[in-house]
Amino acid sequence: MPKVAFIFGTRPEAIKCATVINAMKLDRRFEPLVVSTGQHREMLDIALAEFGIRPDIELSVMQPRQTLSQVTYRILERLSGQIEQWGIDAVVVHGDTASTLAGALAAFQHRIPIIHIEAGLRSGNIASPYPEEANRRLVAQITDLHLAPTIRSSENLLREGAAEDRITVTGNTVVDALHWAAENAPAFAEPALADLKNESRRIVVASAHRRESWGAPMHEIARALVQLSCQENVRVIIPLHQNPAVREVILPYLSNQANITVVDSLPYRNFCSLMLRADIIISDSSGAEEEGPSLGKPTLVLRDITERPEAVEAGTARLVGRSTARIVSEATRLLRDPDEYSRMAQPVDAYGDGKATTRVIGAIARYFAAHTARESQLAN
Ligand SMILES: CC(=O)N[C@H]1[C@@H](OP(=O)(O)OP(=O)(O)OC[C@H]2O[C@@H](n3ccc(=O)[nH]c3=O)[C@H](O)[C@@H]2O)O[C@H](CO)[C@@H](O)[C@@H]1O
Repeated sequence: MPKVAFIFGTRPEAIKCATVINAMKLDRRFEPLVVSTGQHREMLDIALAEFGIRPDIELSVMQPRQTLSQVTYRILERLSGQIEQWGIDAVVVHGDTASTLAGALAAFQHRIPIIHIEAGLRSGNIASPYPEEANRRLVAQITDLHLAPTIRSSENLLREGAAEDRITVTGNTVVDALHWAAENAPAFAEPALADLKNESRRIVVASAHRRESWGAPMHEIARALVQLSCQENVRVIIPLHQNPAVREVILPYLSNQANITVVDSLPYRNFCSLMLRADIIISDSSGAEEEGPSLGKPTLVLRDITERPEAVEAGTARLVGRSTARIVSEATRLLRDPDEYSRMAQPVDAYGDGKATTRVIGAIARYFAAHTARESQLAN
């Protein structure tokens, strides 16, 4: 029975690997091992707990305000001291974080096969998103099995020279997680959102946290949200990321505004319920780029470039950058023009049909079967 280590450290990786881990736990063909790097410890643990998952191994690399190279180095250092002892047959990494890069590199250096979920996303610009685009491309060079969420991402990999028989198009597991969240939605635990069922104002759900938004752009975004909240019949709800680089800029603008509700990051299922309740979503989060359009919510993406163009092409997401004027004008148009609103409010199925988990597990099982067959041929 192959033993497979999932190595990750951030909330989105946990959410997007959770359905696969839980399916593997029930599947006698595999033995999953969950390794948390602790890159974003608290948010990661909250997300995992919702899916009933506890890490088997904690690397606990988190330190306040550490640099990217410090995180990467600390993960690699801890992995290299332990990875051989786990007796694993493959490492699964997801997406494009520092944990993804360090996890893959450690596996490569110890000659352990690498399976990459959400492989092949490309913005086409190595400097943006930074450092995620570089992380994805680097990991692709040493990956043994690429699990691409969309046809486009598989084409990106083929263009870069990945072997066709090492790529499987699976759909994105985030859609599976969304389905699970919708079926298991609890009541809002957050008191500041308890009044939502009686809310008649239009709801704008907003968030911003990515590195490119830090500094001056974050001020622009905060000013836009304040201006929007001053429009008639609008309530802006902001689940705030824990990163101090975000909180220190945004909180002085948004606290104590009449039509703005700031809450701490929500547990995943509550956040999904909030997205379902939203009229529009304004965010620089990659998760929102997939989840908003999958739910048919018009999504204004606070970025100039994306590695997830499918929803933009389908018309449910729009890249609006980070200037106050553009964010306010695009959001106002959506809130005031019903035709424009209904043109954008169309669910997009480009990211998956909710069956990605089954395809991921099937592809991993086939990978091991082919691998075992090759090994026994060599032995004979
Ligand atoms: C800046 C950055 O590192 N971005 C990476 C991150 O994206 P991303 O920007 O999506 O990371 P987030 O921390 O926003 O996490 C998004 C996930 O968290 C959930 N959520 C959000 C708010 C909340 O209060 N509660 C909650 O559970 C969302 O539903 C979503 O599933 O992971 C993606 C998937 O690996 C990568 O492609 C991105 O490059």
